[in-house]
Amino acid sequence: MSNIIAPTPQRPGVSSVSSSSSVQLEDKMSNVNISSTFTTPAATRPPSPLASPLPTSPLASGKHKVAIVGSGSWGTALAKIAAENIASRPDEFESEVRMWVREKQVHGRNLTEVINTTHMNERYLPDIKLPKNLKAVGNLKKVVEGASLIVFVTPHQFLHTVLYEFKAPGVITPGARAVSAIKGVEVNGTDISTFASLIESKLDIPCSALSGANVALEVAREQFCETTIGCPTHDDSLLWHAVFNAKKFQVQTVEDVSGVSLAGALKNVVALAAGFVDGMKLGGNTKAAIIRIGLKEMAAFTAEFFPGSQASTFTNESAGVADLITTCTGGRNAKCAKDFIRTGRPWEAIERDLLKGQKLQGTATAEEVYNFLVTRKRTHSYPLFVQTYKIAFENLDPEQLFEL
Ligand SMILES: NC(=O)C1=CN([C@@H]2O[C@H](COP(=O)(O)OP(=O)(O)OC[C@H]3O[C@@H](n4cnc5c(N)ncnc54)[C@H](O)[C@@H]3O)[C@@H](O)[C@H]2O)C=CC1
Ligand SMILES: O=C(CO)COP(=O)(O)O
Repeated sequence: MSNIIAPTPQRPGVSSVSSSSSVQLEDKMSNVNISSTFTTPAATRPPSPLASPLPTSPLASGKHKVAIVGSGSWGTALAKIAAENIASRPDEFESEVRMWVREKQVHGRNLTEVINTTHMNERYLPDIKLPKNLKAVGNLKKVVEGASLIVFVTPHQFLHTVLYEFKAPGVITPGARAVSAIKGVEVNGTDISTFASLIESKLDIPCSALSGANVALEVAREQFCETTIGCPTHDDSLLWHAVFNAKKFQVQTVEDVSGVSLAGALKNVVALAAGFVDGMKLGGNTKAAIIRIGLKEMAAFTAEFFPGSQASTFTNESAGVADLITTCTGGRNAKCAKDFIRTGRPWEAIERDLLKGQKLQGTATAEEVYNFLVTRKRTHSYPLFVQTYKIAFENLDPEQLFEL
């Protein structure tokens, strides 16, 4: 069952040394009691979202207009769901959904033209039919022009370039809202923040976070799954639920933007460790142990550096344990990490050969998280994150993964 939870205000998704240096935790990971360090989730659930009218649109038409910034495998899969949902609600949404496509040549034609004529994204999500009200657009500013709901779904390393384009006054509609489906974190020395909070601060609009056990191709093939959307307000949760909830893509909303964001980012580091296990030809017991230890470090890290987050996001929601399982068993990060152990090739070569234009997210996140822990002098509490980084980047013997 999909659901909406009435959110209450929470701390923004930023942790800086100035805001939390008073909490000089000396505990070892094993001593962290996750359930007691997180806040308790809201106990009440409001009536079914279907019974609630949508919050008013800031557009003159009185309808909402959705834009998708990103058209990789996940961007295209999310655009498909949004465009299908919107087509069935013509009184509340403008029917055309624009999707930003970074222009590429496919068989001598522009990718935008291929998508708009064949209604398929041959480059990143081949063989999946897309709805006709989904329009590929090459100009970034044109995509968000007049949009009231903006979905950010680029690989995380490209977000800054995109946000820079949106800085000019008048590009983003006043009163618009955003959601980030990007998995990663932003680290700046002793500061760490979520991409939702980065989008919020750069564009001055509220930003939710969408994350879950959602391998793009399976979602696009309409295999049943769930996702979690962390929202700053109840109005945001009503709108994003309306945009994305579908019979085969069940949306749960929670009042935990930071927890959802961190779960999505950190599971990519654990997925590398799981791939190392595969590369070493070890079995299910070992993989399960890595998943358990990884989940514990993910939750402890979030509790320590994003103290307004909720433990239940990790234990009860798709963004937590479910995403960790799917990524560690069938994801791109685990696949590339397995190849890394087997071949010893550089990450760039592995990404190029195995992902064919798609982007690896876990290696950059492992590096960012490690550097952050070093500057905060907290490496000793997160041994799995640290050993994973050192195997990936410092030639540490993979057997050291188990020296935790
Ligand atoms: N693919 C999946 O199964 C899932 C991905 N995600 C997350 O969604 C985000 C986007 O991932 P995908 O859609 O899979 O992307 P992808 O891995 O398929 O990457 C291809 C995308 O990157 C863009 N790109 C390549 N070079 C670029 C550049 N220099 N500047 C700007 N854009 C560039 C391409 O135009 C294309 O849109 C990531 O953070 C990922 O972790 C989340 C859930 C599932
Ligand atoms: O986030 C994902 C599934 O939820 C996809 O993970 P990968 O990037 O490892 O394929």
